[in-house]
Amino acid sequence: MSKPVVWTIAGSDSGGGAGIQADLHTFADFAVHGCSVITAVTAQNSVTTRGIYGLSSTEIKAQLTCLLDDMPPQAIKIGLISNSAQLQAIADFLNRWPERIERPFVVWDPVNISTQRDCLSSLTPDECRALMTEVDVMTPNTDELEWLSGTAVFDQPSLVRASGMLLESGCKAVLATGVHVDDDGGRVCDHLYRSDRQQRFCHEYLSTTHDHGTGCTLSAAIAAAVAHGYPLEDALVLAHAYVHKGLRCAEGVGSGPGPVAHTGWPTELENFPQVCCKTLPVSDVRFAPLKYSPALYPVVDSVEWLQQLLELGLRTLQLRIKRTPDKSLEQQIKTAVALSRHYDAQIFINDHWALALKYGAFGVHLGQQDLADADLNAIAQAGLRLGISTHGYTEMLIALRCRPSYIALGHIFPTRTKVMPSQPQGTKRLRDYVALLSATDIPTVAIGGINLANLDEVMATGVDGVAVVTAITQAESVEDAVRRLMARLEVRCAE
Ligand SMILES: Cc1ncc(COP(=O)(O)OP(=O)(O)O)c(N)n1
Ligand SMILES: Cc1nc(C(=O)O)sc1CCOP(=O)(O)O
Ligand SMILES: [Mg+2]
Repeated sequence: MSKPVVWTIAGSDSGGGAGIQADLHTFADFAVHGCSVITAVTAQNSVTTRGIYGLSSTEIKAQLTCLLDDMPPQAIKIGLISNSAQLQAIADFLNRWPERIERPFVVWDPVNISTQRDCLSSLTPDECRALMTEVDVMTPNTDELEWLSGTAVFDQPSLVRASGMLLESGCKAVLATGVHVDDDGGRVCDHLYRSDRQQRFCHEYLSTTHDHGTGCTLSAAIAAAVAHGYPLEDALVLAHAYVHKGLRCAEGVGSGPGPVAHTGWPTELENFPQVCCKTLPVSDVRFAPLKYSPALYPVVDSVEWLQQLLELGLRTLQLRIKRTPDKSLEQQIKTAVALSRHYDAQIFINDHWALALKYGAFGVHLGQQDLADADLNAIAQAGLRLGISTHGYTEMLIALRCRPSYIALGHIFPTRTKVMPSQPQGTKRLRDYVALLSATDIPTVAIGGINLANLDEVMATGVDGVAVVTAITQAESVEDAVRRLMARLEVRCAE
């Protein structure tokens, strides 16, 4: 498969730490093909900027149209724009994007002042607005946000106000980067604002003087991750992890601030941020571990199914009844708990955590939306296990904060059982997720479209178990399906 194409529209940093140079290093690490549209050549080293030589709008347009004719991008990162004529040329170009070519995702890192404190652009905040309507996410640091919004940023309300002004000017999302406000408890956070959501991605403050090119690298990584098909919040998480490791590994070159390092696709959990959002209750909990490896984990909608599968020897099961609680549902949960004790099985109750708690179930399975409403402390204190659904990096990081008994990773393949709002993840991403979570002792379960035909490919990722609905409930012979799936799992476990 060919690599996604990503353009950077930015300035050249002769010192090699920021601008086009940082972007192309980042694109290489993220396995996308990088194209460059140069806006300005800077004569710059680690200490100072001695000259900025902007290209004309005609020269910029020539680069853009030449690329569009042959190498249309999945995403564009915009960095330094040195004057209003350049900005207008870029805005017009994006505004007239041809209908026959899919519109790319656009990230704009509004560079104004360099790390060496030199002013790189003559743009005014007002002039910037013409481009904001073409942009999917802007990534200003605190100085840039203050400059663009004309508002001092010193606490949460002022941050919300300033970011809100950029949203009102037409960009779809604002990621205020490297923010230090008291409300974040001494950590450094990237704050994401969208019209319907706010999230924070935080890390302990890292002391380094070598941070040249941080903003360029972050925005280029976001563009590259989106070009690979990651949703925006996961692209931000990946970019944050990439920059965090880059800062940890940065070495000085020259006598001023050295460049952030470029260290490959992020794989180490310690570099990933803590994700904070309104739906995650702040809770210092830890859930009891599973008794057995999840292995084959059928998800069924009645106690009759539970009984049948327990008799076939299965010991990890879920009762998933999608309706509001009534007397008969309560009775099913009560019976499920009794079955679980009788067979010494780990039976999870989906959604209905209060009834699971009332009858002392082995465990509860919750989705991300359910987490906001559930009393996690009560569930943990009563000794119930907790499984949490996730669909990508951000949700995994949210789940990790609850220290659950297992993490479900979905949906791997297309599924007919449920309408999914996200895209199937595939086994390559599953492998990355499992590797990332291997730094914890929390088992993983894959779900979504898993059957005998793809089971080997799924288990080759190192995942601990597979949750299945139709592979069992729609099988011609349930007994045969269970036997074959189990046999395949046992072979794999023995390997
Ligand atoms: C093992 C397992 N993984 C994921 C899910 C899905 O849970 P959720 O996201 O809460 O969606 P519903 O199942 O409630 O529709 C699951 N049930 N089990
Ligand atoms: C209930 C459910 N949750 C999913 C998730 O990704 O969170 S996928 C899914 C359905 C799984 O059914 P089947 O094995 O028939 O594809
Ligand atoms: Mg649920």
